[in-house]
Amino acid sequence: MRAYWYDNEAGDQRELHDSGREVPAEYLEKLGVLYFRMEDVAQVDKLAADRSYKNRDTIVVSPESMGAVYEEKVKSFFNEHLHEDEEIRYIRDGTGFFDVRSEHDEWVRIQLEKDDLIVLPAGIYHRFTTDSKNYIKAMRLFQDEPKWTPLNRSSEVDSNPFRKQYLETKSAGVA
Ligand SMILES: CSCCC(=O)/C(O)=C/O
Ligand SMILES: [Fe+2]
Repeated sequence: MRAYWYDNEAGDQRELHDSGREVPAEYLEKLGVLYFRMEDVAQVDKLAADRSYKNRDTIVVSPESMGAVYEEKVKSFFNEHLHEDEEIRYIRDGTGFFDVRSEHDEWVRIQLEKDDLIVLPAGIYHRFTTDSKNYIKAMRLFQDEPKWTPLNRSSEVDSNPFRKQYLETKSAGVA
């Protein structure tokens, strides 16, 4: 894992967009974003049990696995959105980026590779993209039924109770 400030330059979302300014894991924690290196699936099993996650699946995001809809799917993952649940992703192969909004609404880019596990809190605005290698395989963990419900950013979603709760816990320094 490496985290850095996104450079906001024009260009394909899959490029690095590396400003060269690093973001420490402690800052991610302040945003409520947790990161773990897990070389053993037993560690993932424990995290899942501790947080009452019952289900999981594996997604491969690549032109080979998705065919004609790949580009469309990658664009859809890159729409800024939030979820009403935590998002846990455990990278099993390949590489990609999760971008999360900072407290001042700047993008922090989180570069992930095999054995990286990330937990995004409910209510944080974020987006995902593959990188220029166009391949990532990730385990998705779900507390209940596997579902992916993104709420794209809008003034209505800004007032979503999970968004409000996230902002409250973050400003109280407990996110
Ligand atoms: C690498 S998992 C695919 C992207 C995804 O599941 C997600 O939730 C993006 O926000
Ligand atoms: Fe998401």
